[in-house]
Amino acid sequence: MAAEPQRLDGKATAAAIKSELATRVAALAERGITPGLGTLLVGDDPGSTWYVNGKHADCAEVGIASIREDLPGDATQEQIEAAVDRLNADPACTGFIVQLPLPDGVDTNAILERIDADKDADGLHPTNLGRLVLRVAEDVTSSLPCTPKGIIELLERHGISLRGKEVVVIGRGTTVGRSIGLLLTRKAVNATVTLCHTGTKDLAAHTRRADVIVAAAGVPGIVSGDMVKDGVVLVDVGVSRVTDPETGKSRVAGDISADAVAKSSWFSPNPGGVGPMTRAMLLANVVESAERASV
Ligand SMILES: Nc1nc2c(c(=O)[nH]1)N[C@@H](CN(C=O)c1ccc(C(=O)N[C@@H](CCC(=O)O)C(=O)O)cc1)CN2
Repeated sequence: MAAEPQRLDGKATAAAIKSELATRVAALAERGITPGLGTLLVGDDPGSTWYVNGKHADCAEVGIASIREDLPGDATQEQIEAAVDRLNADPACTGFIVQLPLPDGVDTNAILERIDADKDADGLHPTNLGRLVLRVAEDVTSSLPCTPKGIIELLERHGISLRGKEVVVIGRGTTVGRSIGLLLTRKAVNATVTLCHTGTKDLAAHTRRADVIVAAAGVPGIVSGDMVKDGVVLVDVGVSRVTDPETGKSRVAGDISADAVAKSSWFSPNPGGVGPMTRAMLLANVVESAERASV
């Protein structure tokens, strides 16, 4: 009989990482260095507001200063670009993020490209993504995208090696799907990656071969039990808001169904898996870049 699926506990792992980071921030403080994270939020979407508030609470917890730029939902492209320029110029802000998604009609790529690549705490600036493309074997000394970095850290801290594994990624968004393959195929990790998306013809044919599935499609239950092999490792990144038919309350639903989890060896729950790791990796990026700048 197969062993019980084990939980990849993102909450506990993120808490351990935050405590390690607090020690490193204290060491920087002794040398007179205070890392500062800036956030730029446009509009009042409740999810994005919650994420940004969480980033500031995390900073306070580990001793990182934080700077906030909040703009109304009808802010123009020029006003958003001016806010990016302010964060680029602010010496107290050593790294910053633009909370995504931006409102419809905003040229997101132009905003991301305007960030000073050295202050890009999200690792989503084209220069930093380009460094990942170019440096397969060498160390990458710029910020890495937070969710992919958090997924790898979550697996490694649970003793799961990705070396030689078949990883199937579902979803091609900027923050996870398109960038995670760049991290997983680096020589230090050495996984084999298949990127699936809404244009993939036979998703199950890919997922059935996978040792690890990273589901970031935002489609509740897109990965079901008949689509996975026994012992698979499941990482659920999908975030959809659904109304629970029993309670009538809104809750987060992931991409992976319970019958798939039942066949897994390890699974990251959603919520409580990758989300807290994303938050912890943002702090790690800010601390690492302050440490790099201080030598
Ligand atoms: N500039 C960025 N924008 C966005 C990113 C990003 O990394 N950079 N990722 C997501 C949002 N996000 C952080 O910004 C994020 C998402 C989820 C969580 C989280 O901890 N989720 C909880 C559940 C929360 C709930 O109940 O709603 C969990 O998984 O346990 C943190 C951060 C898109 N935008």
